[in-house]
Amino acid sequence: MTVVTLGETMVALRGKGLLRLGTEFRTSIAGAESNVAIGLARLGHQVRWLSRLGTDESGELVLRTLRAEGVDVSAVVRGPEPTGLVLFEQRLPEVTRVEYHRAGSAAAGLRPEHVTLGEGVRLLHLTGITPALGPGPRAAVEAAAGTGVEVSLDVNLRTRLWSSAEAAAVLTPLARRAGIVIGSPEEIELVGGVESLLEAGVGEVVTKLGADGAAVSTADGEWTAPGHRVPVLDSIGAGDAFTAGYLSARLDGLGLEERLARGNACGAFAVASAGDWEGAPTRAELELLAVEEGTALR
Ligand SMILES: Nc1ncnc2c1ncn2[C@@H]1O[C@H](COP(=O)(O)OP(=O)(O)OP(=O)(O)O)[C@@H](O)[C@H]1O
Ligand SMILES: O=C(O)C(=O)C[C@H](O)[C@H](O)CO
Repeated sequence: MTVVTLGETMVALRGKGLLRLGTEFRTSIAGAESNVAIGLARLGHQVRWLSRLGTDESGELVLRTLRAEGVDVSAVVRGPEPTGLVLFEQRLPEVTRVEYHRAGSAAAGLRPEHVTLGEGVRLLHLTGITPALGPGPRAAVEAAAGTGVEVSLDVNLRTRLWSSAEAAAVLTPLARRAGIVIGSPEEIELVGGVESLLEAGVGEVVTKLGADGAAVSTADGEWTAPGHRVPVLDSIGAGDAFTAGYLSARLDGLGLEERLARGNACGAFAVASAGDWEGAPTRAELELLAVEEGTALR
C-alpha cells in the first residue's frame, strides 16, 4: 500500500427534499477519509482504508462500495455496535444541513490495536474528525501518527462533535508533527497558523480557498493556484477531493504548483457533481476541464 487512511465512514442518506416533510433519500456512504481514499484510488494509487464497522448491513454497504472503488479494506475491523449514519439535507447548492447518528458507533470503538498500516506505506492521511469521536479513536490516531510514516493531516473541524477550543488543544500537537497540514484559513489558524506550523517543521501548509482555489506555504515561500469556474451542484466533499488530488500529485513527484492544480481540478469535479465522492475524477478525466464547454465526447 502506498497510502493508508484511518477514520469513520457512515451510511449516508441524502434527502431529495426536506427531512421534516418526509423526503425520499438516496443511500450512499460518506466519510472524509474514505472520500480521500476513493479519490486517490480513482487516480490510480494503492490505498488502504482502516476503520471499525458494525456487523450490520450498513457495514456491508460501506465495504462493498469501497471494494468496488479499488480501496483496500482487508484490515478493517468489525464490532457489535452499529455502523454510523449521517443524513444530508441540501438547502442551497452550497449550504447543506448535516445530522449525525454516530455516537456509540462501531468506529467510536476504534482502538490503537486496530491500526495495521502494512508494508511500504509512504503516506498516512489523518483528519481532525477521528480524534473528535472519543478517547479510543484519538489514541488510534496517535498510535498511527507515531509509526514514523509521513503524515498528512486535514484539520476538518467538526463543531457538531467538539468545541473549537477542544479541537485546537488536541489537533495542534498533531498538526505540528505532520509533514503536510491542510485546512481552510480558519482551520489553519485553529492549529497555530502558517508561520507557527512551518517553524515546528511542517513541510507544506495547504490552505483551501473554495472557488478561489488553494495556496501552499513552505519554508521557501507561498504558491497559489486559482480554482476552476464550474457550476456548483453540491459542495460537500470538495475538500476531500482536493486533498486526494494534491496528495496524488505529490506521490507522483510533481512540484507544488502542480499539486495545487491537481487538487483544484479534483475539487472542481466534486462541487460540480452530487454526493461526497461520486464525482471524483479518474486520471484520464482530469483532462476534461480543458475541453470546450458544450462539447459532447463522441
Ligand atoms: N465553487 C467552486 N468552484 C470551483 N472549485 C471549487 C469551488 N469550491 C471549492 N472548490 C475546490 O475545492 C477545494 C476545496 O473546497 P473548500 O475550500 O470549500 O474546502 P472545504 O471547506 O474543506 O470543503 P468540504 O469540507 O465541504 O469538503 C477548493 O480548494 C477548490 O479547489
Ligand atoms: O463530517 C464527517 O464526519 C464526515 O466524514 C462526513 C462528510 O461526508 C465529510 O465531512 C465530507 O468531508
